[in-house]
Amino acid sequence: MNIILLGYGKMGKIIGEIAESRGHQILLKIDENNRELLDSIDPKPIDVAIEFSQPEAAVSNISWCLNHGIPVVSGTTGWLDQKPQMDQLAEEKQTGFFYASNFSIGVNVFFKVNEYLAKLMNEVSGYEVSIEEIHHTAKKDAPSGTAITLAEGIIKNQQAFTAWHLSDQASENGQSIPISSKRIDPAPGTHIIRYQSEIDDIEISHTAHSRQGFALGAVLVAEWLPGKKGVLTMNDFLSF
Ligand SMILES: NC(=O)C1=CN([C@@H]2O[C@H](COP(=O)(O)OP(=O)(O)OC[C@H]3O[C@@H](n4cnc5c(N)ncnc54)[C@H](OP(=O)(O)O)[C@@H]3O)[C@@H](O)[C@H]2O)C=CC1
Ligand SMILES: O=C(O)C1=N[C@H](C(=O)O)C[C@H](O)C1
Repeated sequence: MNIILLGYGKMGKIIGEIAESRGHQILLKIDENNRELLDSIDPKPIDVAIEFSQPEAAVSNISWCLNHGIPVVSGTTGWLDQKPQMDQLAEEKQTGFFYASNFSIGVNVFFKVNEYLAKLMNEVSGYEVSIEEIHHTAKKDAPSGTAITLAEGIIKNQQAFTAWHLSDQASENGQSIPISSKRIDPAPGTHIIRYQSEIDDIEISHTAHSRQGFALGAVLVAEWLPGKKGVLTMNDFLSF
């Protein structure tokens, strides 16, 4: 396949290496300094774009792809308030748009475990839930996109919650899950869910040892996406 990389930082570089090792060609690597190349490139040979840039760049990168009919896999976090517009554009253009807050297969198993635990904990009282995420100090957004997905998984399965908030900020109501964000190098990404009571604590966690799992997941999705139309998610891609 012919791939373009929108964002060529820590993630873009590993994604490029994995894609080439699987026999794909990287036609273009776009970072903040060479964005003007998008104005002159011929979109026809491009099979798929993989977008891991930064919160302020995601919408223009994804729009460029969808407006040129190029399927796009996006892992950039911190811009989700504008996702409905991108979903609408993907439907209008009948072009595949795949966003995931985390492309690691292990994290997607963890998402399911989180939802199952939340369902069980909905039936018992006396526990306080909280989420902790730990990432490297270069991370621009907080909380992590993965922590937001975990909070949404709890909200979906527990009547007591309607929202989440950063634990160092005031919560607007008592129905909100606190998320604490820690920045410690070189943490690639750790997420912990805690249910704490006076009697005992229940804790589940996922710890990434490197960025390899995120990058491989994004390449696997990029191999799967071409030919599909509209908005797709990990639930469409995974068989569990
Ligand atoms: N969904 C997932 O599984 C994962 C998501 N992420 C997310 O992916 C994103 C990227 O992470 P990471 O690679 O670590 O970050 P980096 O900061 O290492 O890389 C970001 C890259 O984006 C480039 N960039 C900045 N502006 C633009 C633009 N307008 N168009 C194209 N590229 C641009 C930067 O260019 P320059 O170098 O010139 O500044 C840099 O190459 C983050 O939002 C992160 O949260 C990360 C890991 C996993
Ligand atoms: O910025 C990162 O590094 C990561 N970002 C994603 C997120 O915000 O959840 C995924 C992963 O945890 C690494």
